[in-house]
Amino acid sequence: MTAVRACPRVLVVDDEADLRELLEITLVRMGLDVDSAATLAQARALLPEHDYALVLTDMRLPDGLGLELVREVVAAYKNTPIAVVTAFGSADNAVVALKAGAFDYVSKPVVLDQLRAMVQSALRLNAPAAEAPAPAAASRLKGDSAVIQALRAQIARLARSMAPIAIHGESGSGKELAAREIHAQSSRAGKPFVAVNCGAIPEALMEAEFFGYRKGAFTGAAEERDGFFQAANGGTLLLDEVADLPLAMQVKLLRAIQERRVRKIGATVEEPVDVRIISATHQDLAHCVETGRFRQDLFYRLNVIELQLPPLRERLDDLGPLTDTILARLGSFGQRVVLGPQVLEALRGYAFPGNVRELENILERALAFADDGVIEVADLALKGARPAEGAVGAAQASQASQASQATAPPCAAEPCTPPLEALPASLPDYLHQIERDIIIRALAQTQYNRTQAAQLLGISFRQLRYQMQKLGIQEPEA
Ligand SMILES: Nc1ncnc2c1ncn2[C@@H]1O[C@H](COP(=O)(O)OP(=O)(O)OP(=O)(O)O)[C@@H](O)[C@H]1O
Repeated sequence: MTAVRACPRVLVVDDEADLRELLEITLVRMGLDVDSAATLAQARALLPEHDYALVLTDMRLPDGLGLELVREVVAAYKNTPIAVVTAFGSADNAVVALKAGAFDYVSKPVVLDQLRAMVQSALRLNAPAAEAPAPAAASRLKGDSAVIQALRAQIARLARSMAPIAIHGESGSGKELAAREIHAQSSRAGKPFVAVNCGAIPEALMEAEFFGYRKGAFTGAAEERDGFFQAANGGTLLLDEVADLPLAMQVKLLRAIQERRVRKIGATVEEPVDVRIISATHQDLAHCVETGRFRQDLFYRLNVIELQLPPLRERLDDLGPLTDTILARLGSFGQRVVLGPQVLEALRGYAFPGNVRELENILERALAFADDGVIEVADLALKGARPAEGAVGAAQASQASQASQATAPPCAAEPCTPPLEALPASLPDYLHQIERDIIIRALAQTQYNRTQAAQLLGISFRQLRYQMQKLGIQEPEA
């Protein structure tokens, strides 16, 4: 005898008979069982009776607000996603419902394609193992700090909903990784994750890049092409550096996000898209709104749920797990990679303006200089570091700073750091010049004994040789 598997069951809550009927018919045609309620009271009576795969509720009901039902279902039926139907032009209601934990929303008049896409996403949440996302592997977001632990828990919760998420944090702090983690833990894991750096697309190409174009839509459009929205369909679209979007594009994006439809350049019809939006920025987006650089309506739309990634210097407890992860990766090519004593202490004294990405770079570069895979404090070459007390490099660093204050010695290449009253035209060039200046002073002070100069500067001999080569420093002719 074949076991009959029950169809997933959906509860529709709406007092408008016509709309309720349209929803019911659509859901039944999708192969679902449907129960209907016209009031909150009826819905409350039905909820304990079945294990609903989805509750779909109107926002205004004769005996109360759909929002109340959202709160009740979120609190009492953790495995039942609830979505809301919002009236046209009341996008704010959708945002409020999403903040309260609603899984998703559809706007009236209901576009059936959107409804079906939303229902399918909801069904995937509690799908049997074969269709469900792989059991949550260990999070790739490493760290022991309370804030990262809380973030991991938040991500696990948020992954179930469709609510737009805005991730804030300095460059290199892990915003994209967090977005990928949300996607990986969601029912969309098997679908594309598309990350777009909004600051890197020329303004003239933006619309084509986001929405695609039809063949012949403009000179050079030799073939029809999908945009980011179509590429991410069914999955997640990360709008990275979202503050860099030009205002004209912000209007178009807002429309696409609200209506979940896009129109290719040159097309006459719009196409539905089912995309979860995550945005990220290192800028203060609220301030951008105040100064008129960012539209308030889009800000409001994107910031339904906010996640904050604090800078690495404010969560030093993460250094251990992060260095372990990075060293494991570096060592995965068969090379021995270990940290010398006091390296972690030295790292704790560093400010990491480039956050985790900088930590990765520091360790990677240090490994190139390390003897036999053992990274020592001197290999780290922490710029402007304040090594922690007792760290090996401390004495050398203080010597180095004394050396840098010494009067400029006669030298083949005269130091020529520009005065600081004028801002440098190029920061990297200016910093190179300072680095060059300091190395030349240390060399001069040690009569070009490179071993001693390296000690004075708190870096390894090989690092000094590398820097001299890079900065074009040569020994003066005898
Ligand atoms: N908590 C973490 N655990 C493991 N790796 C991390 C963590 N945070 C960041 N990383 C790594 O650091 C690097 C930078 O992270 P990511 O690209 O996510 O930063 P970002 O904030 O998006 O940077 P940007 O603003 O410059 O785009 C990546 O290689 C990422 O894998």
